[in-house]
Amino acid sequence: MLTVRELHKVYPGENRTVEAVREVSLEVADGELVCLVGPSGCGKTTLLKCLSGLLPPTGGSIAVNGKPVTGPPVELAMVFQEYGRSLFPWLTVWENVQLPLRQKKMAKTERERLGRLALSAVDLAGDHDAYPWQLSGGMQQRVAIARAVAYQPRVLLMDEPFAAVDAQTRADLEDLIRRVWRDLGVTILFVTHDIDEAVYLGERVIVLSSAPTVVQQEIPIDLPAERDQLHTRALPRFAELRAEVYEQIQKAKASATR
Ligand SMILES: Nc1ncnc2c1ncn2[C@@H]1O[C@H](COP(=O)(O)OP(=O)(O)OP(=O)(O)O)[C@@H](O)[C@H]1O
Repeated sequence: MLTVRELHKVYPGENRTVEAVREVSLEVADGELVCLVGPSGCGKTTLLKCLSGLLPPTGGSIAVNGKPVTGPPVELAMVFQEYGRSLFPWLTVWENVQLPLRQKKMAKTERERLGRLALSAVDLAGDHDAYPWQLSGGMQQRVAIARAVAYQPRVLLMDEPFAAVDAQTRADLEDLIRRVWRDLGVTILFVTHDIDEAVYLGERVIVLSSAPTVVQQEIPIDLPAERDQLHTRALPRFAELRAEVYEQIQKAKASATR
């Protein structure tokens, strides 16, 4: 579903040229949930922006569902960390969720059906008429997730979507993502700083090296498909996988400082 081949990205500048991504190749299969981790500043956001067609690569190629990416692909939705800036404050929850569906020129009845389904999936069925600024941070992020889900993307890119919410809300949102992923069969690429989160959520974890980035290691997550915060995190295998990812990130940091 997602194919990245030898992606290279340089930010040119008059006084500062940054080679953010040296050479990244990766694949995400249809219906897979893959987490991407790496040291701070290693180019995770740059990679997602190239995948979503928001930023042109300097070299290499990207394809979504077999089609080369030259602009934002229609089958893709993105959820950002900064929910406060991604929702329109002058639109209600309902209108925020409806907007991309209108742009897709979807019939009104279908739009409304998908909007209702998505908002009840994130437990916001009773908040249609609220404005984003009347909601808590976790609720706003759930609106952003509902908006992305209602759009029925084949691929969901998530860039540290839970970094700005409290730990309890974060755990709830993690479970929400696993549920949405399993119910809808959507392909998810999820960027996070949090090693535990990557292991808990992913079917596979890709560890990136420090900038200029390459893929340092891919770790399959062989935990049971049914996961829950209490039991999964207490499994000995969870601790082993966590240690493996941690070790790889330490290696990535060490190679950057050498
Ligand atoms: N618009 C830009 N212009 C110039 N350089 C940039 C730009 N955006 C990012 N960079 C540089 O590219 C490198 C990778 O940045 P990026 O934001 O992709 O990393 P990241 O892994 O997402 O970081 P973090 O984990 O801290 O969120 C950094 O050195 C950054 O300074």
